[in-house]
Amino acid sequence: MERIKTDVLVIGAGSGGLSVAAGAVQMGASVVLLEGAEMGGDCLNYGCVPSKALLAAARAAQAQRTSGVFGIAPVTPQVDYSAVMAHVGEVIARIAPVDSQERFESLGVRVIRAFGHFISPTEVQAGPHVITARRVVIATGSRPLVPPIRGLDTVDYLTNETLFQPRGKPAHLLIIGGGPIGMEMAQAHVRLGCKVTVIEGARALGKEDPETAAVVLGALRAEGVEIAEDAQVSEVAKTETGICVMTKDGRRFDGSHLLVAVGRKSNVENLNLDAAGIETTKTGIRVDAGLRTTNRRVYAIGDVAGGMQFTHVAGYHAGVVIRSMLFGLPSKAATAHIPWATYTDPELAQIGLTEAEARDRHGDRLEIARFEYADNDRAVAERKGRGLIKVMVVRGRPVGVSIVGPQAGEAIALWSLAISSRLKMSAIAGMVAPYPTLAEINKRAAGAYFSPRLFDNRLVRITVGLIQRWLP
Ligand SMILES: Cc1cc2nc3c(=O)[nH]c(=O)nc-3n(C[C@H](O)[C@H](O)[C@H](O)COP(=O)(O)OP(=O)(O)OC[C@H]3O[C@@H](n4cnc5c(N)ncnc54)[C@H](O)[C@@H]3O)c2cc1C
Ligand SMILES: NC(=O)c1ccc[n+]([C@@H]2O[C@H](COP(=O)([O-])OP(=O)(O)OC[C@H]3O[C@@H](n4cnc5c(N)ncnc54)[C@H](O)[C@@H]3O)[C@@H](O)[C@H]2O)c1
Repeated sequence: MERIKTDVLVIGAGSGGLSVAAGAVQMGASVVLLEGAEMGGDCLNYGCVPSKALLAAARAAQAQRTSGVFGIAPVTPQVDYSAVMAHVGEVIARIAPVDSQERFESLGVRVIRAFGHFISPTEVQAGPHVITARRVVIATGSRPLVPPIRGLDTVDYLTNETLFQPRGKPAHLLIIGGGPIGMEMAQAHVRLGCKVTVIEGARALGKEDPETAAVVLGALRAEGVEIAEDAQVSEVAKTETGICVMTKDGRRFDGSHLLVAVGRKSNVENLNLDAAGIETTKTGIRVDAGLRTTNRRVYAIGDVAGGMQFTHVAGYHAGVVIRSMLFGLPSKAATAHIPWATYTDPELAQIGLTEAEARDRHGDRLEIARFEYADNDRAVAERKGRGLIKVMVVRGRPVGVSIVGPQAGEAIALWSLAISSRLKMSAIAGMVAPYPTLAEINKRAAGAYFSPRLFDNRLVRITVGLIQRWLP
């Protein structure tokens, strides 16, 4: 048994844990990092990176199918599914060194490849090591939620942890769950030549603004994805040709493969949290506004903290706890300026309040500025003039933005700055975006906010008329 003392112990080497370890060690703290499985966690190995690599391959296939509009004869793409999966593997391998044990050891972090669990409020055991730390950060992430659906354990179903492994092309992929995983993977697979059916218990993309989500759902249906809504799955069974899924209201869907994408479960079970006096909630570890758990020396960040589950949130949490742990400064995790994006085509992006949430909270004080991609010259030139931006404005300041359209995920970043810096719409209207860019939609939305004030305003017209009479 080896005893180790350290300033900071990080449990989990995913997006959140790696950011804490890299930041803390480079600022002079001694850091021990535990990882029981793959360095890089979900995002690198089974999440963001492989899913976006697969979507990129699918986009290349779709470009071949849809080139006719540019005067280039369209062709049916010849998809080699195992070669596509090899591309996904190469992308992971290309990024992996950044998250590797070697890199973190070269920074001065002591990396231990074992699962850790608490044995007291101040000690964690990992393999043959017992680590005592001044501060502990739990960053153990989440795993796919597998619901207790009758018959599910009798079929070979896929989750995000197995979907990206090499295999032959699914002839007909059934997907339970119409959230971001379900919809991104539905579009990737339909473009790669699979039949795809999404079976969603409520509304597909139900956490998003309904107007912008409808644009994505329309696009996916037009590409051939079958999306069944209000279709709560009650049973799954093996058939002669594959798998069938039955819903509570008696619908039946047959396919060759099944992906389960119905949400996430926080990784708390293997930590022996009781030994450290750390409480949990329904969604993860209980934390206060500064991400401290019920044990004052222990923080929880990223997916395991049970809030927004995104890589950039885990990274942001890392900054919040570093400030508190290393400098003893007050530090709180805000959410109003956190954007997210779903990388379908068109992309869907959101920050702050949706239209319905803003209406609930601000009533008649809410104004909405809109602009359509159909009026953005770059989108028209690229033949991608589908989508819109809606900015929810209260007293001249944005409180939420919904965007659906090409590169919506890129466009939303500006609004994080606007909201975190409490910028007014006048600041967005005053910036200059190069022409012709998709990013111009942000400025044009701000322009749409001011247009009625400037162009349909009697007082402005009278003032301009008077000034023009007096000017030499
Ligand atoms: C298919 C898919 C696509 C996604 N796409 C995006 C996207 O495009 N953009 C985005 O922002 N987010 C995306 N996400 C979400 C993103 O992957 C997560 O929010 C992010 O990985 C969370 O980081 P984390 O550090 O909290 O946890 P993780 O990355 O899950 O890391 C946790 C690590 O802790 C380890 N661990 C667990 N228990 C222990 C223990 N007791 N001891 C030691 N180690 C332990 C695990 O092995 C794991 O490596 C996607 C997720 C999925 C599933
Ligand atoms: N682009 C991104 O940033 C991105 C991409 C993928 C995943 N993620 C992260 O991963 C998380 C998990 O994604 P997800 O899509 O698995 O979860 P989700 O919770 O967002 O969506 C799951 C969907 O499954 C449905 N569902 C649940 N049980 C069902 C049943 N029995 N039958 C039919 N439908 C059922 C729900 O109604 C819901 O719409 C996301 O919330 C997000 O944080 C992010």
